[in-house]
Amino acid sequence: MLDNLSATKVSGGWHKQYSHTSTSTHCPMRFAIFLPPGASQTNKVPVLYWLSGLTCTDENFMQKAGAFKKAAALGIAIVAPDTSPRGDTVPDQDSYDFGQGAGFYLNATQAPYNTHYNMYDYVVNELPSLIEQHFPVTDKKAISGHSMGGHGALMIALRNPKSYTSVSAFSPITNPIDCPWGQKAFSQYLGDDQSQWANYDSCELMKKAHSNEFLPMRIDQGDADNFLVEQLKPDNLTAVAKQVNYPLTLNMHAGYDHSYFFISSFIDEHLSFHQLYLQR
Ligand SMILES: N[C@@H](CCC(=O)N[C@@H](CS)C(=O)NCC(=O)O)C(=O)O
Repeated sequence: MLDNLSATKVSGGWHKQYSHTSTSTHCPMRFAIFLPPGASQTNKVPVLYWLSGLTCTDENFMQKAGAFKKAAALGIAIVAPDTSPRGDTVPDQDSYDFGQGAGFYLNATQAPYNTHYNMYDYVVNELPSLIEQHFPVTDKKAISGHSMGGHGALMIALRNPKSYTSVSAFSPITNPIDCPWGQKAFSQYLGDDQSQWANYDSCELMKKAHSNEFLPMRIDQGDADNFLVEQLKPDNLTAVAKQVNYPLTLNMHAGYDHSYFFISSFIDEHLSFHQLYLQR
């Protein structure tokens, strides 16, 4: 059952927020959806799933990315889930990069996190089936995200290439097993056995990708991003892409930082990129 929390008209379409009890995360989850003008049961539209970064909720992208005008013009719905399970019963830590607001889009295997921190199942399975059941959308899906959400988008697309038509990311964590954010999260959510970590690492997954299942992949990265060198490491992923001939385009942008100012500057291009494949 979906509980409608808000409905706001924007760019001729509607921005709406919902809450529901998740069977994946065993707690109430909130998500936001933008429906472009004209979306209806007789005119279903494709969906771009957006995964946000550390500290975010369903609201950051919707309020700051400035995506509605272009999505309205192209006839694309956008769904933005929260970045983790939340609530008093959900284990948390007093840090911005682990626990609530930092689910890393994986299924935790370690207590006490394994009951609720199942964002992989939530994003890959539960949320799309809920969206397709309740809203005027087709089953055509693209996926994108920022930072931790960029990791989520790339990783989920690499693991489920048949489920998405294309994938993109802004400033993504490309190699979580080789950076402090990823190592902190994976060691606690997944435990010490690092062979398990590779299942959630885009560089490792791309090495094993089948060429007949390659997806169009676009990454945009600002060169004034404070996290670029220590955490994000896009060159690690482009090196693998070169090795295996993966169709990845990395666009570096002079002067841009890690914020939504950067995302809002290039979100139209990402929407147009996804449109090419969603409409086929
Ligand atoms: N300096 C930030 C680091 C976290 C951060 O930069 N979060 C990014 C994603 S990794 C974000 O989107 N923040 C929310 C926003 O800008 O609206 C903090 O300590 O909160």
